[in-house]
Amino acid sequence: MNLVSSFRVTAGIAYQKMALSSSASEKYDFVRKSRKILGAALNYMDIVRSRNVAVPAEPLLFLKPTSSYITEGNPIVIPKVFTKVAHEVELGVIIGKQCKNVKKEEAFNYISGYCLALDMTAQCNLALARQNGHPWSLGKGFDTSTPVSGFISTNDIKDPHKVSLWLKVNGQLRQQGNTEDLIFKVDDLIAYSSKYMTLEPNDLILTGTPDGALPVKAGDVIEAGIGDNLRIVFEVKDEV
Ligand SMILES: O=C([O-])CC(=O)C(=O)O
Ligand SMILES: [Mg+2]
Repeated sequence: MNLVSSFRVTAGIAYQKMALSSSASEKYDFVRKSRKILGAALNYMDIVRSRNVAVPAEPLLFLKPTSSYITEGNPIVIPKVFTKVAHEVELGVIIGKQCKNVKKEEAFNYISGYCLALDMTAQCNLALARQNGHPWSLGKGFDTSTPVSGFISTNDIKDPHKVSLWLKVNGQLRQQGNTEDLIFKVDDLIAYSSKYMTLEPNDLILTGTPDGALPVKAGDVIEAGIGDNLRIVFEVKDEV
């Protein structure tokens, strides 16, 4: 058994623990129906410190197109135009009900569930965009840049601020964090973003990544999880 298929076998078993309450057809329903993906940047103190940037005073949000989604079994494809594409493991929040100007105290009423997500990022593009004050769309929104797990119900994650995230590349631990360390919490992100745009059912909010986002190359196998309850695996390929 090669690395990928051996991960898949264990992934299948581990996955059951958190996916019991969602049927097979519900698993990727949010991916099919989602109309937008919002990402929070620099939302953990450790990444703010390691990048030597100011702590954001307000959530720093960007949009990714839904064409960037992939589900397990499909590879992450590094576009020819990029030289440095990095992994970012994140908790994704899935919106359940249309909402606008949500009060922070009411934000949890609008969540249908969660997913584990990778916010794949072309750091080569982002570095230039930051320098020049240009948009992040291409470095964040390229095809295959949003690999996701299946839907995780609010019964399986009762407190989104106690979720332990990890990511390994070829079996080596690269990222480890806990959502208790989010600078802007899930309710802050919903309240803040909904001042600007209507959140719609199945929209995804990526809550940000802890430190340790590093580039990957073709042939790498990215494995990420939530504690020992959920595990996803994605292979990296070059665009041909
Ligand atoms: O890629 C970045 O630099 C920002 C980002 O998405 C994160 O912090 O999760
Ligand atoms: Mg991110």
